[in-house]
Amino acid sequence: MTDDNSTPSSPRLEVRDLTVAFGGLTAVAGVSFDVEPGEIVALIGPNGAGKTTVFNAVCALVRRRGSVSIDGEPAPTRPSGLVGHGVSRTLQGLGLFSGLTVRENLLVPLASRADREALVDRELSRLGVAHVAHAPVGALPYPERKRVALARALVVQPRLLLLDEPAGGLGSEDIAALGAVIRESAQAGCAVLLVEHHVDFVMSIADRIVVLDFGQVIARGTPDQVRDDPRVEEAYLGVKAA
Ligand SMILES: Nc1ncnc2c1ncn2[C@@H]1O[C@H](COP(=O)(O)OP(=O)(O)OP(=O)(O)O)[C@@H](O)[C@H]1O
Repeated sequence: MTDDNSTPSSPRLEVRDLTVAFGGLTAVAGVSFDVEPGEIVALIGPNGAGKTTVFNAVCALVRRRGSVSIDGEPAPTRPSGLVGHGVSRTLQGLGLFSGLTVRENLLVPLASRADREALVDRELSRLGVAHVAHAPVGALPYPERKRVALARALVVQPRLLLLDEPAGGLGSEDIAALGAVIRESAQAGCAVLLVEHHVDFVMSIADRIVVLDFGQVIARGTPDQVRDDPRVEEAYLGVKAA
């Protein structure tokens, strides 16, 4: 309770006791974490640790137990409800319409908003893809398609941004450029949850890191705290740290 008796504000994303089972396999077991407005939280862990399953459960792409809340309200249980809660996401498969142009892809989530052309222009230039605005997405090289996918997620000005492997398949220049845009969005108040294999990128961008192994949280903290945690070394290297 605060001194003035006001209600403490809820985290932008609150995940409590999240559990996901595929048949007899419990892929995620009792995972809890928060993401606050303006914060970048990364989920890391070795292959098969459950990162993508947590991400998919938050996005309502798989059945979940436990609770997921956005600004204190229960999160939608269908992916189509995410937009109404101010949530945008990018997926590993990007999910762009390859036959549509870059510009058309960004217009899709904006429907009939009056300011849609200006919002698209802003995002195209912020992500450095204005010069390919009229090219079909399918004709673009992978790094540019990734920029378009991030632009499309950001064009709706989300309050919560969920990113699955934003650095995957990119070179250092593209990673730095996308990292700067993600950081800028967080500084503007967006809460960011990302799942990422690229540990150096995570260490450079995340405010806090949640480490998973075998579907459970084994460590959490700032990049420095996580880097020095022997349980993390053990999970990644498969050996007991000295
Ligand atoms: N649709 C599914 N059906 C059955 N098992 C699944 C399914 N999706 C994931 N799993 C299993 O759940 C566990 C966690 O997988 P998940 O993909 O979430 O891990 P991850 O940490 O994202 O791995 P990676 O880093 O390799 O992408 C693994 O044992 C995986 O085989």
